[in-house]
Amino acid sequence: MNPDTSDDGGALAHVRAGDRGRDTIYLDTASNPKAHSLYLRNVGIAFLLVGTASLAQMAFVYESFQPHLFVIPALVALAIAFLLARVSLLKAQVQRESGRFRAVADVGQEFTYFCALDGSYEYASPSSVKLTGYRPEEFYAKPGLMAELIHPLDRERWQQHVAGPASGRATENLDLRLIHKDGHTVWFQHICGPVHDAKGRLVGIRAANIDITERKEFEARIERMAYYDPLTDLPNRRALNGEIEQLIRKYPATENRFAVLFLDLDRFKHINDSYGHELGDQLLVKLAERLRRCCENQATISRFGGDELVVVVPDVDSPKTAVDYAAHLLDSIERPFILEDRELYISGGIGVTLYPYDGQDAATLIRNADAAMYRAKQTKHTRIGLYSEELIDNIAAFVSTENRIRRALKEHEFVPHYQPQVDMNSGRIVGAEALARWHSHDRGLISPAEFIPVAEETGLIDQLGRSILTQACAQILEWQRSGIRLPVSVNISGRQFAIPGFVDQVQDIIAGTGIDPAQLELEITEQVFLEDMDEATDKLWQLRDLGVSIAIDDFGIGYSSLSYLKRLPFNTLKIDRAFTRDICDDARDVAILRAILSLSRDLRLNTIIEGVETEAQKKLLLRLGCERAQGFLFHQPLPAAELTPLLVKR
Ligand SMILES: Nc1nc2c(ncn2[C@@H]2O[C@H](COP(=O)(O)O[C@H]3[C@@H](O)[C@H](n4cnc5c(=O)[nH]c(N)nc54)O[C@@H]3COP(=O)(O)O)[C@@H](O)[C@H]2O)c(=O)[nH]1
Repeated sequence: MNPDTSDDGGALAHVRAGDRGRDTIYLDTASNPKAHSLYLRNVGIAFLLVGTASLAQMAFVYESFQPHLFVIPALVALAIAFLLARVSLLKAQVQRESGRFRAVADVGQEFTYFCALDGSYEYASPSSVKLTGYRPEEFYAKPGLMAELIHPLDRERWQQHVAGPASGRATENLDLRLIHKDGHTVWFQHICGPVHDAKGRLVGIRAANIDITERKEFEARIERMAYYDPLTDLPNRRALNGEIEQLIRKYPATENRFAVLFLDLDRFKHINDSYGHELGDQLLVKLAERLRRCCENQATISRFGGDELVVVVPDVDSPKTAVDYAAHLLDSIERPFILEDRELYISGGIGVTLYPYDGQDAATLIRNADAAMYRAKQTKHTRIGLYSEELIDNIAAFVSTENRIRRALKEHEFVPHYQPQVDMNSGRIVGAEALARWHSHDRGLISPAEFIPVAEETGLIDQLGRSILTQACAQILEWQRSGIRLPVSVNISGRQFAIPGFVDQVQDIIAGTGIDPAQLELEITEQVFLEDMDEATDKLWQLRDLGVSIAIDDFGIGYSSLSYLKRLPFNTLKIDRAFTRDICDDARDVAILRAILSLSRDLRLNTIIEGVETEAQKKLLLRLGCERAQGFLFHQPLPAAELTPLLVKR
């Protein structure tokens, strides 16, 4: 080896071939006389014979010759050895601790992980597989995997938790659901907290996730047991109270909004005694299933006691609706049940209460429904009892009227009477309004006020209205044939007008009777166009195209805007009798009438006023410029046979 010189800090060392062919390193003794270094290259040992050699000098020797051994002063060697030993001790300790941590975390039942701030997992315990179905490597490969596994229903809460103010700063504890790799739902408790470095900077999040599915299922079972009947799986009495109180909070106590039906089975004890309690239980289960199907999510059924069930029906608009619902339930339970090859029959009674009339709270509504059921069974021997007697009477009357109308329609007991309309200047009859009358075989003449509302509610108005229209057209024809031309107006109810084939119906009647359509006027109220203005406008134009006239009836007492007078094809405006009644005493009525008459004139409509009963009214109306009128002062509604002679005399 050739002698070499380094210039690091002056010539630090000289290397030359030493005795016995070995290289020797000498440190520059001129700059550092005490320093001697010997490098035995062939054995790879360097002797640094110095007492005060600097670290730079030692580093030079090490880097240049990479010796296996330094010979250095004992004190320095001791210090270095001490430092090296300390470092190695600390390293071993860290490794030991990290190993222990892993050893503990790896065997823990909970899935623990450490997640860096960028979402990457720096540690995921093997329990990830049990909780999520995913291996730790899958977590390492996919930052943020945990967020993807969270159940859709809990995702919002998870996002709030991750982004929330507490995130990364405090320890949090949440119960959440995740979707396991195999698709099933797992409930887990997520406990997480921040991890900081030695300088207090946040470096990541540590989390432990514990499977709590069993606990949650247990809690759900306990909850179900508290609110559901274990035999039928129907809500129990406690749940029923909650349901009713909830409905009371939902509906303000202003209208009839929901019904409580208390159902008690007849002689159920007899079934238990004859066939045994087990079969009795099976029957109750079947009954619950049947009622559930029957209610089709419209109502809630609860098991109140042994053989007592309570059904809560929301959105009940009338007592009749509640009674119909009760009848429907009873019909359904009276169909036979097949159990263990036996055909079993049951029946029952239902008591009905209506909120808010029959009680303001759950307990009262149920108690009164129970009382109504008991009273119906004991004293009236009927299947259904309403708590309020007044409602019972109303319903009974309603149902009886409905049945009688049906019969009367078949027996042609409805006929039109005709109330003449006169020109008040001359007293001449210029038209007539056809008004339905019921000539009942057993009750004599019945007023429309009694049957029209029932016919409207039951939909029978369509048939009834068609019958009156047909008879009125037949009468027009009869008068036509005897040389009498008299325009006749016929009332058309909103419901009748709304049926899809109404215009065709009118056309058929006109064609069938062969009348001049100009002789027919249809009176409608604003009710017909409040719901669907466009459809009503269409129909009214179709009717006008048939050649019939249209009158707007009861004008002035509705709520709609006056703009319909411009949009709809009316011929006649019929002022309601409410304005005639007090016209002589109330200047405000005069003012309103004057305005209506002027409006009607300007819109080129015919005007007729109803309800004229006195001469004074007649005079005042004539002064206001109203000529055509209808009222008891002139004529009552008359049968055609009584009106015809008056027409002949005109
Ligand atoms: N959809 C149908 N509705 C009809 C039909 N027939 C009648 N009705 C409607 O029934 C309501 C009661 O009618 P009615 O008892 O016949 O009363 C009419 C007249 O008798 C009464 N009137 C007439 N003049 C006077 C009077 O001077 N004083 C007074 N107190 N009452 C009087 O007004 C009723 C006519 O009203 P209107 O129809 O508004 O012109 C009634 O609403 C009828 O519309 C039918 O076939 N179909």
